[in-house]
Amino acid sequence: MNLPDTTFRTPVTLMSGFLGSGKTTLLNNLLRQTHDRTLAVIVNEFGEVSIDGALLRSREDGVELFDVSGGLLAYGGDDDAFRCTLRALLARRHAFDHVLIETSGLAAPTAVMVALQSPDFAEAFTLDATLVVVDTPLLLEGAFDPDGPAQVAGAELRRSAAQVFDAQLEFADVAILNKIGGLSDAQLLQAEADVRHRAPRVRFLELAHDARLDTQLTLGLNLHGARRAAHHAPVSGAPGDLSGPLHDHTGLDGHSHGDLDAHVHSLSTHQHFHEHDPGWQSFRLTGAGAQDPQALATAVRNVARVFPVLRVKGFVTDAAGQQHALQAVRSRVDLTPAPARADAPNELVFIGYHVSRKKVTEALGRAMPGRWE
Ligand SMILES: Nc1nc2c(ncn2[C@@H]2O[C@H](COP(=O)(O)OP(=O)(O)OP(=O)(O)O)[C@@H](O)[C@H]2O)c(=O)[nH]1
Repeated sequence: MNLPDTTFRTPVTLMSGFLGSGKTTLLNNLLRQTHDRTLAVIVNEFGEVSIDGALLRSREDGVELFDVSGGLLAYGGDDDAFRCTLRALLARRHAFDHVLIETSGLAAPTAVMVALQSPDFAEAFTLDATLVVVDTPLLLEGAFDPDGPAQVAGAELRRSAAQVFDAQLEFADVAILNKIGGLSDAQLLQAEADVRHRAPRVRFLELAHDARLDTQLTLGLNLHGARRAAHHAPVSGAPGDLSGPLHDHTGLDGHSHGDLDAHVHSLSTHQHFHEHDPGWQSFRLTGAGAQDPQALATAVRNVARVFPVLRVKGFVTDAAGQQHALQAVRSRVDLTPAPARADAPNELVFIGYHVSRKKVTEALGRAMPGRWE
């Protein structure tokens, strides 16, 4: 008779990264490579509605999605939505090979790491690795420097963004430099030096071209202690020798290094980043009638230039009935065709720092013929 394996602990990969750094895009690309795995994916968004869930939901079989929107993962104590979701997973954990958690762009991974170590979950789950996705062009522009160049954003916003960014990096095992298309080797070296300077305990640095990374470099790393290895093969053959380079894309010096011991994170010796700066706010606006996506993209770009709005995402339908995903990271706006969602409203979620919903609504109202409110 086959008894259930009670010693196996399900690996959990945590993915964090500042607002708009590319977490969902990277996750989507990872999911496309993991057909041999059954994955549970927990997505947490800062806003009251989940846009990422809809972006991920187009995924194929073998993935079960748990959407935890509104708030920050694991910050709410024993009964928060994250722990409830993890308890639900616990009951069925043998149905999954791996758990992936995308935290909100304003959360540090520490709260989830602490929750995973709690007696409720420590026997069932093991942290595989904490990844942090970095918006490399923004890093190079100084967007995460507390005293960086003056932008639309004020000094307080810059300080708070830098604090969140550093808290995410501090506990990362793997930093993923994303959005690197068009950057020179010198810029990549600069970004690498910045990350190493800010977070000396990061173990590995990886370059993601268009938010793509091999699963070998992201899943099955087992960086936080032993677990029974034979239960499942590592995802797509994870590296056996972690003291060697994980990846060497370009010959740039130091995209990995082997001094693992120096990087073992001890949560108990670090201050947890539990305090959420209440200056960060989000709100959702809906628009009536068919939309002109290009005009809306221009309006959103102008809003992000004038107001302290760092992230906008949502869906709109044009006059021909085609749905579009609109995504803005600061004033860079992307429009992409989106799968139709029945009876879906035109909706945009705005995330900003001390941002006035009223002023943003008025600005959109002036720019767009239909009502946004
Ligand atoms: N050019 C470029 N754009 C990218 C890349 N990765 C992501 N993006 C774009 O950046 C925007 C934000 O990407 P997401 O994957 O939604 O970022 P996120 O980190 O999940 O965002 P939040 O969950 O809101 O914090 C989207 O418009 C993506 O298409 C990349 O490597 N290159």
